[in-house]
Amino acid sequence: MTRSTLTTPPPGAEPPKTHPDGPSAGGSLGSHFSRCFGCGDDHPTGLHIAAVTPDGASVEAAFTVGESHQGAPGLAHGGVLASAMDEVIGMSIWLLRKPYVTARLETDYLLPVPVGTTLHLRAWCTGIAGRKAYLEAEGRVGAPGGPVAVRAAALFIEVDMTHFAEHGDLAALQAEHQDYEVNP
Ligand SMILES: CCCCCCCCCCCC(=O)SCCNC(=O)CCNC(=O)[C@H](O)C(C)(C)COP(=O)(O)OP(=O)(O)OC[C@H]1O[C@@H](n2cnc3c(N)ncnc32)[C@H](O)[C@@H]1OP(=O)(O)O
Repeated sequence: MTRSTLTTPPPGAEPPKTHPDGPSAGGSLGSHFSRCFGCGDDHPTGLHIAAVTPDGASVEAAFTVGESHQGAPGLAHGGVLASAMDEVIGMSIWLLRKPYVTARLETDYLLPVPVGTTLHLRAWCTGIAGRKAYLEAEGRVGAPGGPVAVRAAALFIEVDMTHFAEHGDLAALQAEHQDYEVNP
């Protein structure tokens, strides 16, 4: 992975501690928002990524490139592949049950990915330092042990839920996250 210092954990960064309310090993993660481009069931042309965690700390998912994901004819759009990386990385940090957003996402494209290809995705956290989480992901062609087509490294920043309420759609947030209160 060609990765900058901005996505490399600094000395002393701690590995994340799993959250007691997170899914246990083998559990499904579910979608955080039904209209999310990455994981929402109700998004008409989204990626519909559904992930499991093999160990409570990392995530695995499969994503099949469709007609609506093309850039060059017959090939996946690079931005769509970056979205898939962003989504599984976001899912892996949501295992900690704290809200984070992407601050920086670095992507290496190693192989072209034709429409119809199933990419086997994996994401994991390499360290936490204060509000900063350092994460990596990869997408392998055809099987979990297949050749790597895309790799990513990311810096995510912890926010609080008011980030989504103030900058996003408060009603939609409250409809799908009933435990969210404006004035807790
Ligand atoms: C609803 C369901 C819930 C769950 C919701 C789950 C959703 C998951 C969806 C997938 C993830 C996404 O796509 S999220 C969508 C895409 N991302 C975004 O929209 C984020 C837009 N950016 C922002 O809102 C902001 O810039 C933040 C929150 C990232 C940072 O702002 P801030 O809170 O004011 O913090 P700030 O002081 O600027 O930065 C804190 C530290 O991080 C460093 N830092 C900040 N940005 C960067 C950067 N790009 N590259 C390097 N370093 C950076 C700073 O230097 C600083 O380091 P130091 O001085 O402390 O050393």
